[in-house]
Amino acid sequence: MDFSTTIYDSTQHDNFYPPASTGQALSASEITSFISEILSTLELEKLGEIYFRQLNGFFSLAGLSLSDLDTRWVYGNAKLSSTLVAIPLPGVTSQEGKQATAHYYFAVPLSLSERNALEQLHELFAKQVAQAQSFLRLHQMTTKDVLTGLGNRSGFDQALIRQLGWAQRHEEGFSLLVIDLDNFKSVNDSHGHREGDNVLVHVASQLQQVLRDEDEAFRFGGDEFCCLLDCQTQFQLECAASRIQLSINQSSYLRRMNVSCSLGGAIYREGDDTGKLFDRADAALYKVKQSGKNSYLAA
Ligand SMILES: Nc1nc2c(ncn2[C@@H]2O[C@H](COP(=O)(O)OP(=O)(O)OP(=O)(O)O)[C@@H](O)[C@H]2O)c(=O)[nH]1
Repeated sequence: MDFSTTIYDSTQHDNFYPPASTGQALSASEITSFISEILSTLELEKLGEIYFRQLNGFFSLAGLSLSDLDTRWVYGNAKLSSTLVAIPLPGVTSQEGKQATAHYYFAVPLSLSERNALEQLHELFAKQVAQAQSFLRLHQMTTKDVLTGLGNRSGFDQALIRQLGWAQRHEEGFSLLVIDLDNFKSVNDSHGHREGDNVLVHVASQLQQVLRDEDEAFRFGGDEFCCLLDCQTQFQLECAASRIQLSINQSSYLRRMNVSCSLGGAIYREGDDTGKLFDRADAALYKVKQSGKNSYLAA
C-alpha cells in the first residue's frame, strides 16, 4: 500500500483547479473521522490517534487552525491547485480499483520548511502503517487455521485470556463450548483424508452460520472445535449448544458422512483461570463421549 504524501505546489497547478475528478467536499472533522474509521477497520486506531495528534501539533506550530483546512477525497490522482497534502486512504478503492485519496487544501500557503515538516510527518506515518500492517498479517498467519479459516489454537488461547480479563474487570459472564466430532476418523479411513478435510471445513462454516456476531469459533486441533459465547446462564448455553448440534445433525452432507458432534460446556465462574474453565468444559465433553456421543452436557 502506498501511503506516501504528495505535496502539490499551488503555483504550478493553477490551471487544474477545480479538478474534474474531485470528490465530495468534506469538512476537516468529517475527513478526520473518515480516516479514523478506515484505520479502525484495519485495527490501527492507536496509530490514527497519534497521527492526528501530530497533525494538530503541526497546525499549532505553523500557526494554522483546522479552519485553514479544506478537505476533499477523490479516487486516483487528481490534479490540484492550492493543495498541499494528499494522503492515499488505505483500503478504500473505487469500482475501477483506484485508490481513494484525501486531499488537504490550505487556505494559506505554507513555507518550504513547513511543507518539509508535513512531508516528514506523513513519511513516518506511512512507515508506521506499513509496519503495523505487516505485524497484523503475521499475527493473522499465526492465529488462523489455514484449512477452515477459523482461529487456531493459539488464536483461541489469546481470545480466552482476553475474554477472561474482560469478564473479571466488568463482572460479565461468558461461556465456553468444546466440541468434538464423532466418528470422524472413519471419514478419513473410508473416504480419504481430502474428504475428511471437507468435513472439517463444512463444520466450521456451520458453526459460523449458527453463531451470533458476538460469539467466536475456533479449531482447537484435529476434529475439535471451541466456541467462546456471550451466554451468561446454563439455559442460554444449552440453547446455543443445541443450535450447533441441530445444524450438524441436519446437514445432509454430514449425515451422509455419518458425522455428529459431542459438546461440553462451562460457564465462567468467579476465580476461574483459563485452565479451570477449559478443564470443566472438557470434562463434560469426556462424559458425553463416554455415554454414547452426539449429545451435550454442561459442567
Ligand atoms: N482429514 C483430516 N484429518 C485430521 C486432521 N487433523 C486430525 N485428523 C484426524 O482426525 C482423527 C481424530 O481422531 P478421533 O477424534 O479419535 O476420531 P473419531 O472417529 O472422531 O473418534 P470419536 O471422537 O471417539 O468419535 C484422527 O484420525 C486424525 O488423523 C486434518 O486436518 N484433516
